[in-house]
Amino acid sequence: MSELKNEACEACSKDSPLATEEEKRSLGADVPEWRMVTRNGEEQLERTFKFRNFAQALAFTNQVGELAEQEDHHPMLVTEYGKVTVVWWTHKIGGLHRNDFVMAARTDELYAQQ
Ligand SMILES: C[C@H](O)[C@H](O)[C@H]1CNC2=NC(N)=NC(=O)C2=N1
Repeated sequence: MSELKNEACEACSKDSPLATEEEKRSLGADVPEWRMVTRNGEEQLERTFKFRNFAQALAFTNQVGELAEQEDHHPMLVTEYGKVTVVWWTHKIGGLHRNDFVMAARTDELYAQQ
């Protein structure tokens, strides 16, 4: 099984399928720190990362932003003193795609390198 953190986003369109229940269970196991939430009827992956201060939180925010630009797949980012909340979902299909689990794993990898 390939490791999610080593994967890139695959091209997806508005016709791409949402992750199935089995995929969410299996892929979710690879990113156990993330919780699945539903907002406006759309399933999302969310995790809050902790830092010593705002400067570190902002630096991490920018790292995630650069990753998002590289992959053309963008999160919601809430940056506060000492923490950053990252939320991944696929806007064009209104829910979770494999790409969101890949990006969650890639986000974990960025945090592990702090
Ligand atoms: C035109 C551009 O490629 C698309 O709008 C991309 C941009 N980033 C995106 N990010 C996310 N999370 N979901 C999308 O559907 C999406 N679509």
